[in-house]
Amino acid sequence: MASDREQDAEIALAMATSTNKFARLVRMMMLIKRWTTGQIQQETEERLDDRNMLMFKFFETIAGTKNLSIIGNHQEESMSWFKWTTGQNQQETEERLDDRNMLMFKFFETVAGTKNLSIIGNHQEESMSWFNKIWHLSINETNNFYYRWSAIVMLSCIYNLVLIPVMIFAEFRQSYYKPWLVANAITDVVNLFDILIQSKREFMEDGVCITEPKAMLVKYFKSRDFILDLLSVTPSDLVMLIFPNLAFVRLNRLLKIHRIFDFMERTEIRTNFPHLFRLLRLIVVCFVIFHWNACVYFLLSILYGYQDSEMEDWVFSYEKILDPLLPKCNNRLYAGTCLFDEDGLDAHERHTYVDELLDFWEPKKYVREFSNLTKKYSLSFYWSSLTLVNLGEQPSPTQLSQMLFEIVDTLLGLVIFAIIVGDIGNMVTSMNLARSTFEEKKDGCKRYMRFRKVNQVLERKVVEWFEYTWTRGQAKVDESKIVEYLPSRLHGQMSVQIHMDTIRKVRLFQDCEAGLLYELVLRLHLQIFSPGDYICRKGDVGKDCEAGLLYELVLRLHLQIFSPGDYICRKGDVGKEMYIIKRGCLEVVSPDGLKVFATLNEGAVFGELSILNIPGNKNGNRRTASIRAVGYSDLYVLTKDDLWDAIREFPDAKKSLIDKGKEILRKDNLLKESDDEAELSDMEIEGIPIEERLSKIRKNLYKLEETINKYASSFHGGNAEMKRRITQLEQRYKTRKHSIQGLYSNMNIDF
Ligand SMILES: Nc1ncnc2c1ncn2[C@@H]1O[C@@H]2COP(=O)(O)O[C@H]2[C@H]1O
Repeated sequence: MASDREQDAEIALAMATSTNKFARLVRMMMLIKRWTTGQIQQETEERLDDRNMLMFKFFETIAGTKNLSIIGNHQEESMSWFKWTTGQNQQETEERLDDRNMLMFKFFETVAGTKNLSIIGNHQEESMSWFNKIWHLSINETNNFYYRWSAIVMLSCIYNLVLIPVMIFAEFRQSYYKPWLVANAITDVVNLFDILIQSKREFMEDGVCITEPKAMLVKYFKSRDFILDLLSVTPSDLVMLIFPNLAFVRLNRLLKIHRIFDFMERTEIRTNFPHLFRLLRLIVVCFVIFHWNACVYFLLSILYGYQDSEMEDWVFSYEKILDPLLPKCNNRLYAGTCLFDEDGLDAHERHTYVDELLDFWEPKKYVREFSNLTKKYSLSFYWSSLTLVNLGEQPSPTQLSQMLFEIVDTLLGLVIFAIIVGDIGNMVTSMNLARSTFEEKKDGCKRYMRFRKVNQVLERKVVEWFEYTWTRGQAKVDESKIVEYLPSRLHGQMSVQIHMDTIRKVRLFQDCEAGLLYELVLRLHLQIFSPGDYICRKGDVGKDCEAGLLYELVLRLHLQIFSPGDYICRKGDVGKEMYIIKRGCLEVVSPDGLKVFATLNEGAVFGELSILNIPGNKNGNRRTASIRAVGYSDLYVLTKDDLWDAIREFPDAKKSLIDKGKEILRKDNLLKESDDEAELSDMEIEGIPIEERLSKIRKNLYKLEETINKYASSFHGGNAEMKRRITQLEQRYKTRKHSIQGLYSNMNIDF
């Protein structure tokens, strides 16, 4: 290695002293090549111990290459984009070796302990060429790169959309022709590059993301977008070499206008400020329409000649924009130095000294002149916007084409005006939708309370509850609606993230591990899976049932808010729900509410004892205590049915829950210990009383009976029909016996 380094130093020195640019370039390339290949070899050598190094050197000699290296995980990490190359290299390496060397190669593979051995030489450089990298590139349209690239394409489209018509203004053409050409070139490069990007876009086929280069290319080439993209980059500008002022030849660039809408759609989905975005979009769309209309107006003015036009003419006229006269004095309030002294003069009789006044101001004024381009564009834009929104009076058109243009503008204006008003109306409505829905509910509730003559204390309490839910943000979203429009799997993942922390704090569920939360037994209704999702995995059921149980429970939780002093449950009531405290403080109190036994805080669970149907519970399914809210309390509620629905599929978890419940009851001396516990019916443990189960079985029996009767009657009907048809056939056979027998006599069929 030392001699290599010396050679490198020599090359570097020669390069520095060389005056010949070409020689310097060639040497520099050599140096880079040596460095890169040398580095790979050095890394390989560093990764081998002495014994393996001996083998490595030995194999280098046999293989007849100096650039042997080991490509293992190390390289894979740094080359995640091109993982495929390692496999390919190995295959190619194997192809380049004869049998004897192959044996050594395999042997060395074993010694070196890597499967990804390959020979890296010029060959790899070839296979890793830029073409290959680009060829295997695939772009997912949902990622940030594509979104940012769409933004660049959108800017280029907007540039063309705005600048193409502006070229009718002669002053603009003269002043900005070169910058315009440069900007055009940049946008054209963007458009060209976009063709490449589009051809690398992944797409979905039968729900599978296709990343195969050829397929992506074919898909793009066959699409309508490709034709539009191709037409939009056609170098129509070349016409301008002959007619430099013919800027409209670039109109084909507008064929990419659909990319603006594409970007807007993506932004609308991504943005956190959709209303603001929609407002901005409306403004941009209006601006572009007004702008084009203004340019067409000025084009008509050119056609009809505007140089000598006057104030009353329909076309543009310089007279319509006057340059303002401004006073030169910096401080006009400072009487004596600047202001005309009107002391002792009657301001109502100014006409008597107006000449004197004009003489005074004549040397003290200057004209603020606007450029012709500014005048032309601003007046045209003003005319355009006033006409399109049907506001303000304009000079009447005098020519047929002017009238036609006005008519089209008026119609277009009506549509635009309606869209603007409608869009803004919608925006305002949806911005206030949450608030107005909330107000509607609150007002409805108030009306109901007044109608039912609810006392004022309770009314006040209800109103305060509404206010609390609004300030806490609870009323701004309708959580139950979210379940309706989200696929159940995504809703499940969201619920896990939102509620899992709380449910983990619950002592009753404390031993349940997280683990494979997302690998769950799926329910029997339509679900949409994302690419890479596992539908099920080997050993799912029973393997981690407690995690599954937590998931099932989390899905069933819903939030309720209680006001201060509210009783959540009272001793002796039949238990139908259990609660988990998300926020707030509650008290376990005596039935009269005077004695406080315990205080429950965030993460505490209560109400579980009466719904678990614990065998031996002295209170049965009755509440063992009363629970009262101290302040506003946010509680997750889990109904008895939901709990039992969830735990039915997890027998181990069910047993452990009941055992924990028993422990709690035992502590409070509320458990009747009994030896004949086994006698307790399984049905009761299942959470449904026997009577209820019996009635369910009876109902199912009725249903079964009905179904059997239906099938029996259809069977009898079918049977009779069959008999009828066989009889019919027999009769026909009897009448045509001879002809049938003659027909089949050749076939030796015995009738
Ligand atoms: N001493 C106590 N300390 C804390 N919580 C209690 C106490 N006694 C009863 N509870 C809870 O209060 C709930 C009342 O309804 P349950 O009997 O269903 O379940 C009860 C327990 O969860």
